Amino acid sequence: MMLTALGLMSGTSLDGVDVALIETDGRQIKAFGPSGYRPYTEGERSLLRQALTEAVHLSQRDARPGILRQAEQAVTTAHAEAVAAFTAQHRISPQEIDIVGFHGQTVLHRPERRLTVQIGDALALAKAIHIPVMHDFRAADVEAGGQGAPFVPVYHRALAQSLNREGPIVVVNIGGVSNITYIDGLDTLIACDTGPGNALLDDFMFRQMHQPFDTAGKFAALGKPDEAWIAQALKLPFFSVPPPKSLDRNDFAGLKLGAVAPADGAATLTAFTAAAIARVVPLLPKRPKSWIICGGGASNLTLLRMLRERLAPATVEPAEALGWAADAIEAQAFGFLAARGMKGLPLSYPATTGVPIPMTGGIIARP
Ligand SMILES: Nc1ncnc2c1ncn2[C@@H]1O[C@H](COP(=O)(O)OP(=O)(O)OP(=O)(O)O)[C@@H](O)[C@H]1O
Ligand SMILES: CC(=O)N[C@H]1[C@@H]2OC[C@@H](O2)[C@@H](O)[C@@H]1O[C@H](C)C(=O)O
Repeated sequence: MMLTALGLMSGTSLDGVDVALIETDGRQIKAFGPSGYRPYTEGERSLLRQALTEAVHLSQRDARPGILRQAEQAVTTAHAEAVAAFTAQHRISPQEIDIVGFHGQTVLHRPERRLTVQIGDALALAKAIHIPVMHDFRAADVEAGGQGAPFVPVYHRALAQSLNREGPIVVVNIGGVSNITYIDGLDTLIACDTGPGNALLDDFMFRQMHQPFDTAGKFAALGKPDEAWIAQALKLPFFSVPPPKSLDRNDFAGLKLGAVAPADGAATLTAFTAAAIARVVPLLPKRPKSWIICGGGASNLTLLRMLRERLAPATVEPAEALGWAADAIEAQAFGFLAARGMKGLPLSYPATTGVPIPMTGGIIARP
């Protein structure tokens, strides 16, 4: 049975809520609907930044001490507003949507402690939008000993199937953190986080230039990467661990650049993201033939250039070039995952998250 699913994603970049409609049976994509975006206000962003700082002390995924309660309410309200604006703009009634896939906002990810925390009140959201809401996608995986991330690989596989292209293909999502899905034919699906995405660069741009990000990578294009710094950073144990593996947004926040010219700093952090993605190649079964880049990082032209340099002779294409809606892919993915969850299909596999057996997941909150 085909379902109309609305996916909602608030990623580690803390930039806003992505919304996308998709029609799917959880296996194939029948049709893409429209997509939308509701940016966080400056106030909401700073609240989320504080929530991330406080969340490091959490030991239970349901606890909301201190500012986390307020941050959770802000996340829920922003998502309810995002859905209301989206359905009004596209004249869609709640009855037309079978399920909402609500990722929430990750504030802490510590799979080694069997802990991953996404804030957002699914029941309050379901009541506000009058649609059943699936949430807590990562919980069952982490409880079973998996990494709890990445979860978009099953959706990347569905997208890649429509390409009819010779593998191996890698789909890269460059959000706050970067993650890859390696697809070779119908049977091979391998995934992991690779290292930083935009988060280190965004935080640097915020501190140094009072800008939320480096638009189109123009600032980094003015600088020169410090290759010795990058080589040193790549010696961290995470980079030599084979997939599956995952990261918390702030796992590399302790890396310091020292006193560098701002443009050189931006160039170094951009090149670090590219180098960390390329570092995964020797950990994969075969050399990928083509790389498809999605997520906000696909809009960073300096990052794309650096990826091409480091991944040659493989091809590197932004997802938009294939007609995929690069910025909506994660939201579509959580709509797709909600449809899979409704049908009890696996969301994660031993080779995508390290879970012992293929695992379904998600919990439904009804209005
Ligand atoms: N025009 C642009 N030029 C350069 N970078 C951009 C542009 N637009 C977005 N970005 C980058 O992409 C980021 C947002 O990416 P995206 O929305 O994929 O992240 P996310 O969904 O929060 O992350 P995650 O995949 O980690 O959950 C921004 O913070 C910024 O760094
Ligand atoms: C715990 C968590 O929220 N992880 C995110 C984060 O952002 C990118 C990367 O790290 C990925 O592992 C994951 O998001 C995507 C949507 C995923 O689960 O596939």
